[in-house]
Amino acid sequence: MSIMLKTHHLSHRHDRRLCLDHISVAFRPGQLCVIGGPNGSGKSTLIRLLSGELRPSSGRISLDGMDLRHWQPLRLARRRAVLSQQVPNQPAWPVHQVVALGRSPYTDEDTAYGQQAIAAALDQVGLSDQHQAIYSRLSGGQRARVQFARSLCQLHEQSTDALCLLDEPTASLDPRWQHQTMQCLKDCAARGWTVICVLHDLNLASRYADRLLILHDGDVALDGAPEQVLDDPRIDRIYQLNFARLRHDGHRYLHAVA
Ligand SMILES: Nc1ncnc2c1ncn2[C@@H]1O[C@H](COP(=O)(O)OP(=O)(O)OP(=O)(O)O)[C@@H](O)[C@H]1O
Repeated sequence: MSIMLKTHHLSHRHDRRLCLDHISVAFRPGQLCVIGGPNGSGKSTLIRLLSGELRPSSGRISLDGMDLRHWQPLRLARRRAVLSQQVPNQPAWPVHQVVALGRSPYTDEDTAYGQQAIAAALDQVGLSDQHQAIYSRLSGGQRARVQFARSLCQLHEQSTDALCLLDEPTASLDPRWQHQTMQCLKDCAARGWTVICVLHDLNLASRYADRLLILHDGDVALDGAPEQVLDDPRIDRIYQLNFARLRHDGHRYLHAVA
């Protein structure tokens, strides 16, 4: 399968402090790649660089072989969606209007497809019956689901080469919606999309990811199939925890024991 998104010796400094150090990784279409790692290891910085929100201090990122900086913004917005870590405090709009922000790169909000995309995204996050509810009055987890719906409807359902970048999409969700969200991302990857998702929950990663990449001190410490990564004793050192390793239903699960 061809490589779509690639970093080339990517480094980034925040206020002169090196946060990512010469990272060269390639992300394949059709894969759900989870990025893990301790707090401050550079995960959000990497997502923000991959989205084009931040410019690398050195090195570059290519999408379909072309430097990300050279992508025309509207073309990029139709190709990739980003869900950032901070859930925005949008004004007192109805939920469907917040989700419709995902259709901004298009001119079809009022067309049948635009309306259908918004309705399908709301259905995907279980909020169809709340489409008229006022966003600012929803709970934190419900708002996170609305934002997930917004990013889903930004990408055409029939697309086979979309790119989806998500920073901790499950952080405020209850267990059911954590699993629903990960299953939805897995389904997106099955359509050929490149899905890159930051998660702290290694067990969710184990259950759903095709690939697990662990950042540590701004570097790629481990990268591979989830089971292979989770079985690596370096995981315990990176998180400074002792993990018991369990197996259930063909997946590896970690349980912190000290
Ligand atoms: N806007 C900023 N200005 C200065 N330093 C920053 C900024 N954003 C991040 N950093 C620093 O860069 C490093 C990496 O931060 P980043 O947010 O990428 O980590 P992370 O792995 O996503 O962490 P977390 O798991 O806590 O979300 C940290 O040391 C952080 O203090």
